[in-house]
Amino acid sequence: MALSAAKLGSSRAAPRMILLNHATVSSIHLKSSPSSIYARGVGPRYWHLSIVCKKEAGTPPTSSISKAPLQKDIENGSCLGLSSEEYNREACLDASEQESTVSITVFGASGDLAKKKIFPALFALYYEDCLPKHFTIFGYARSKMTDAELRTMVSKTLTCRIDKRENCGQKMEQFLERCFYHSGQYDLEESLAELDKKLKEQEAGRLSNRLFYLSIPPNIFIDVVKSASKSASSKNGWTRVIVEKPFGRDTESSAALTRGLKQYLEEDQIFRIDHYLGKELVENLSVLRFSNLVFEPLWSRQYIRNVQLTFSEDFGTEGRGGYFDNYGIIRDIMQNHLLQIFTLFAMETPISLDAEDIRNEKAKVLHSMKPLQLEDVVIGQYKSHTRNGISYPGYTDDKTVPKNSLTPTFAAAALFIDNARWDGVPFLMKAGKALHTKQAEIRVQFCHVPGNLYKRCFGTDIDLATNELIIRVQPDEAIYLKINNKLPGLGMKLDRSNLNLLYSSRYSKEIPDAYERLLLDAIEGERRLFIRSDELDAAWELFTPLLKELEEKKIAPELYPYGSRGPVGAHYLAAKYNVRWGDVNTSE
Ligand SMILES: NC(=O)C1=CN([C@@H]2O[C@H](COP(=O)(O)OP(=O)(O)OC[C@H]3O[C@@H](n4cnc5c(N)ncnc54)[C@H](OP(=O)(O)O)[C@@H]3O)[C@@H](O)[C@H]2O)C=CC1
Ligand SMILES: O=C1O[C@H](COP(=O)(O)O)[C@@H](O)[C@H](O)[C@H]1O
Repeated sequence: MALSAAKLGSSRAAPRMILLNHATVSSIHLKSSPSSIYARGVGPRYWHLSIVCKKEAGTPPTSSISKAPLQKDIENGSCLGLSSEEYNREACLDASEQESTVSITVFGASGDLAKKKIFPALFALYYEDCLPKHFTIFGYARSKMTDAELRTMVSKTLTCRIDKRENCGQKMEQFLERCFYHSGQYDLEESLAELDKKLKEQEAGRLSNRLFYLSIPPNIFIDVVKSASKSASSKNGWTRVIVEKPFGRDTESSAALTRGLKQYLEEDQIFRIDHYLGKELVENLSVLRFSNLVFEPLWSRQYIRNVQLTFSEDFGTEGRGGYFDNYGIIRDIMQNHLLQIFTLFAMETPISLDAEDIRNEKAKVLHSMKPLQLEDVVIGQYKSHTRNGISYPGYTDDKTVPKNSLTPTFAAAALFIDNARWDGVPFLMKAGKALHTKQAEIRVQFCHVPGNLYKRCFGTDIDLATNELIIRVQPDEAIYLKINNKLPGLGMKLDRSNLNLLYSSRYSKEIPDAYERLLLDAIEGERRLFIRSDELDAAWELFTPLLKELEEKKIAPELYPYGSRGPVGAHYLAAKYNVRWGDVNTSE
């Protein structure tokens, strides 16, 4: 077993391996069921691995026991990744008495994302008993703050689940006691060394696993990783880094970021987050498709006319105009969130649910894409609008946005996959800010029924009679299938009805926030929902030529009023491929 001990976790450059074979190991015992990704919350959450080694020079101790959150963690780091010398010295000499600890450091703790998503998600995990027994949370930023001030700040962001309020106040107190703050510079090794000291105090000699969350602007990602690798990485456990988007703004800048990160990290230490992959209905997409016989056979050009992936927000870039103007909606939503859903939707059946098998299939989809043509894209920008006496600002009314900005706040695109399954099927994407509604959904329009016996009962518009499967990612999570049904009575009138799985009616459990799932996965070393560097490269290769062309040709976005349905150009684009946007009537 060759084990990639973290580059970050090691003060030495030499690869660290330990050969486990019949000559060195007399027996291996794996006790207790793990919290598999499909069994969260229903059993013990720890593997207990015992390796009884033969007593020979240079081999690990006779009996060593290691605990780790998941088998993957054992494989990916902790004590088994050490050379036999380190193995004895650092981790496993008396590992039977050693417990592991996880320290989570949030860089940019004073910022918006940390407050809005990261701390609340960590609390929710704590509340659900999903965090390891020994854990510590450190907020890190330049702002001056005491532990008590951080706790006050965090406490304002915490909420209890609607369905679980028992002991919530007490749990909050307990959680906050595990939160600390360190003020420091992002690029100073000394600051990170001070953090390291504080982390060690909390770790109290236990096997230390460290998760760093980069909730900071991307221009300082590398600084932090560099300083952390030198001064604050774990010496005997794993070290992982969650990286927030944007991962660059085109092929070149993304590659440069990846190169920078890989100077200090192995790919398997980098957790590139796309929080849409953590959304319940996106996670369910593969379950729906691969565990129900009725869907997978239909999942191809033979039965599917088109697929629509839509994202809309009913508010503008309020407060984030400065960031947004450098990116625009294609980079902000399409190149990542919608494209990730798209690859999950279109991929072939993976060999297994293993992260690499899934990510291999997703990457293949991206490599099979037809180049995206400018004529298959429509862009828009919202303008001010007054409704019911209330006036809504236009995008360029934001003081942080240049008055002559051409940055799109809306885009629609037609994409095609050049493979046997999807040849000729238009995948339409649409994303926009300041539209009439907040919604994200996947809509599958199936082919017309050949020689339909009932065609006379539909009138002339046969599109209205075709089946549609809708996966509503948010809000009001639902999966529904539009079918034709006979209206009860003596006549023969058909009615289009929904077979409707509305989550709030079917399940009483509150749906966890995407960040909860993703943070837990990162702690457990589960990479399935994180983006691998080759996926990222392929995603940028698809969009970079288009983005460059839009910028070089200074294509002006079509203006649309704040709160409207977006530019009409999106309808012409769909019509070019005989498609009608299914979300036009929101009740549908
Ligand atoms: N907010 C959101 O909804 C989303 C954010 N993201 C991404 O997550 C990351 C964090 O987002 P968000 O919290 O909104 O970011 P912020 O702009 O709020 O920055 C986070 C913290 O980083 C520090 N910081 C800000 N600018 C600089 C700078 N120029 N140099 C050094 N430090 C700086 C500040 O802390 P201090 O001054 O105390 O050090 C700030 O509190 C970003 O990469 C963002 O793109 C992704 C998706 C959604
Ligand atoms: O990544 C981003 O996502 C949010 C939308 O996320 P949601 O979970 O609230 O749907 C978007 O507002 C933001 O512009 C973008 O950067």
